[in-house]
Amino acid sequence: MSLKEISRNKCFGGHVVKYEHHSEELDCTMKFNVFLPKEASENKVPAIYFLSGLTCTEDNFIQKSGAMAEAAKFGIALIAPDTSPRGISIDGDSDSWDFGTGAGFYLDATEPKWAKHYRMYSYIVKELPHLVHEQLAIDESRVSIMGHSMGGHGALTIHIKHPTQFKTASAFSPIANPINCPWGQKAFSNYLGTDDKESWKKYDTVELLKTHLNERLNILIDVGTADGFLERELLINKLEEATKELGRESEFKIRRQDGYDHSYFFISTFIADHIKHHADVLAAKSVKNKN
Ligand SMILES: N[C@@H](CCC(=O)N[C@@H](CSC=O)C(=O)NCC(=O)O)C(=O)O
Repeated sequence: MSLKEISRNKCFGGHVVKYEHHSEELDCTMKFNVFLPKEASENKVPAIYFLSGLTCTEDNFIQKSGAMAEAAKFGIALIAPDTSPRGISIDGDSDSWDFGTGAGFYLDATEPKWAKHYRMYSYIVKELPHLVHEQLAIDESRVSIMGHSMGGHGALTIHIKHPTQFKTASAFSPIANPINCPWGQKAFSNYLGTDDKESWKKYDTVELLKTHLNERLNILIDVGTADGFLERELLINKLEEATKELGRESEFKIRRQDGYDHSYFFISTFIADHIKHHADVLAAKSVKNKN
């Protein structure tokens, strides 16, 4: 399946390109944005996938995070997918902002009503990398993943399950223990059903830490102390407790940033630290960027 370019803007010496394609996994037309640094015109470059949060499209991160300035310094590509299947209509998919459209939760639904289209896990882990790495100048041996909120949950769970494919992860304000918070319970009960709640655990960072013990992780997490979702939805304290109980504290750098909220103002403040974290792991050296 070929990618159709629908817009291109020069940015920090490279380009932000929006692509459209048919997704076999999601059975619909999808869009995503890529920042290709100028180095990509000559060589394959390392890349960071960014998974966005509830209500987002492929545009929020690219337009609001300020990440391209930082990625350009290291010659790193950024890949920003959408957050759910689009252009389809399923009864109940638009009733609330935290479920359905814009809220795919990076899982493969098993409930028949949702299972045909809501396969964001397979889309992010398999289909999108296959398309992107085949058709763009991306070095697939140097790829990592980051995300925000629902996308932070996606980035952490996908990295823990695929540490070889995605070499590291970082997250802003991730939903760390979705099986125990209202957003996660609403999504998982609808997409995965309530008969087998054990199946929910394969999409829960706290639970995955208990079962995926072989890989030593190196994950950066930032969360704002003034984040209105911190106590009820993100449950970062549950993640901290689990890392302590499992003796895995050293695998996580969890920073509570004083007075910051859940917004992209917070993300843009600390994005440079996150890009640096990924650049270190992906061995992307700082380059002089003459725009
Ligand atoms: N509409 C909601 C707020 C929704 C919201 O805050 N979405 C966040 C992600 S939340 C977790 O996944 C977001 O990134 N929004 C996009 C943006 O550009 O800010 C409400 O009314 O509270």
